[in-house]
Amino acid sequence: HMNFECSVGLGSLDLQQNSSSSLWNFLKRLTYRFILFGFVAVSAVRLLRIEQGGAFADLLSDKGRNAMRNEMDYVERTLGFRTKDLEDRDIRLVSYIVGGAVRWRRYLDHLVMSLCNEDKTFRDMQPLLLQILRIGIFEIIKLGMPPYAVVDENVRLAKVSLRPGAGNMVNGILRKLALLKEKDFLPLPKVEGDERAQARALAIIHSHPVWMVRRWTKSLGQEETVKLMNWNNTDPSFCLRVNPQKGYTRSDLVKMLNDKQVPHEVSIYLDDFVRLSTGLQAIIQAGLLKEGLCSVQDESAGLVVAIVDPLPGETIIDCCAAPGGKTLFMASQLRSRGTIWAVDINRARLRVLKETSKSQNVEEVITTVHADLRLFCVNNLMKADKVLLDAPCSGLGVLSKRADLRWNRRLEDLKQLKQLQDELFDAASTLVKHGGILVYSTCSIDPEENEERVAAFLCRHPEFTVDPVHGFVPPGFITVEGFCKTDPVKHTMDGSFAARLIRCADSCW
Ligand SMILES: C[S@@+](CC[C@H](N)C(=O)[O-])C[C@H]1O[C@@H](n2cnc3c(N)ncnc32)[C@H](O)[C@@H]1O
Repeated sequence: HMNFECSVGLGSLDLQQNSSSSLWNFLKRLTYRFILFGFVAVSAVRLLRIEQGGAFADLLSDKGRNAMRNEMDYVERTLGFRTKDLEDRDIRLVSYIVGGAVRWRRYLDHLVMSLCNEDKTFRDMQPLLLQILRIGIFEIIKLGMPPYAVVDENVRLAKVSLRPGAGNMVNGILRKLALLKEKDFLPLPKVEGDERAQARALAIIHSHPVWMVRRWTKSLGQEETVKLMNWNNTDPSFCLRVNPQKGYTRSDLVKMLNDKQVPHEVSIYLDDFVRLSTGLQAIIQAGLLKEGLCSVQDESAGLVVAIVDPLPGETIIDCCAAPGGKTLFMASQLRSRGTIWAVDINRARLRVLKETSKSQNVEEVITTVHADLRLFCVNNLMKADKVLLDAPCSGLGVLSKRADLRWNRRLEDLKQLKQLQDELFDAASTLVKHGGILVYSTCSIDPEENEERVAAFLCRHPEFTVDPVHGFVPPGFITVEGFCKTDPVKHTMDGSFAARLIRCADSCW
């Protein structure tokens, strides 16, 4: 049956040359609806959308089916034909291929460029053709898929969605690549020459921006930088946090994971957390997230909450709260007693927080405030026991989870972010009562966004001192200055930073 569909598809390719375009389009739509390159076509269109600034939406989310329908409409509008609907397994493959092709973009483009006969061919390449090649190379090199199948599928897609010549080009490049891979002779640069040349080579081999490689090499050394890039390129793993406010315990979750045969490990750092490397789909389908029994939350975020140490009855201000990961965890620890003011400038993300707080049964202790923290502080006389500033940052600690982030960050962004972080830090400090606690955190591993921001803050605010985080988190995370730092390579979790500061109890400050 499948061969028949393929051969119908291939047969109709020949028609293209001899028929009028409307007849061709009609036949194309009729025929290609059924042929097999659904997931490559969907992946290619998704990659185009991402590059044009479209959402990096996850088809595996709860709204997966709706998202899939929209996705198929995009495919039809972009390619001029509709592919067959995808099964759940295909959807997972699309997400995997798209994530991989985004993450490995620099590496893949280097190979495409090296295998083109002229530089100009690469420079002038149609965007869709480039995506088809990136996907093909990713499948052959990184997924180890059989080259003949990849060549067949990607050539057909290029022919039908572009033109026969494009198919020939895909054929030539992918075949050459497969041959070079077999001989272990891929055209990759050697790590040699001066510091800049080495960084350029490493940036291609490990698919990162050159500025990141140079920055990390300076602070961490080359060996650690390579380890970090390898981590960023691994498939992300996830953690689930159970929600005791719904009466759901870690043992309940572990039992459910065992029943569904989802491989997992309980967190050795945090009581309510369980680590998963795969199987998130089963959790979504079982409705655990929707019903508020669990949330997806990295242990690094959980450690920040452990440092805030929310206690029942306290007033806490979460200054940059949305979409609410830490607010909701803190709220569950208040055991229905106390208040969290969840402030954020982003209304849509705050709405998500509010909705989730209902499903997690913690809404009674949360009040959302839509405001720029800097203005909120000017007009507000409120003082809290504890204030969390989970500052907007570069996200350099979460590159394994956010495949596209490395390409969206520029060195110049760090400068702007630093200024914003300082302003928010100053604003947040005005909300802390005498003797109260201010926690500054980021999901960055960059000292300029972390230790340096705290040092600068302490110079401006002698009324605050460092309250070392001993006793709040395990010793392996604590720096000599008493801050908490998670290291993706060492701790196999997202990179993050948190400092706990205490405001002098003396009211003369
Ligand atoms: C790192 S995210 C916070 C993540 C959140 N704490 C969590 O655990 O889910 C930073 C947040 O800061 C917010 N933000 C940025 N500038 C802000 C400002 N001037 N005032 C208030 N919130 C701001 C962003 O909208 C974003 O939601």
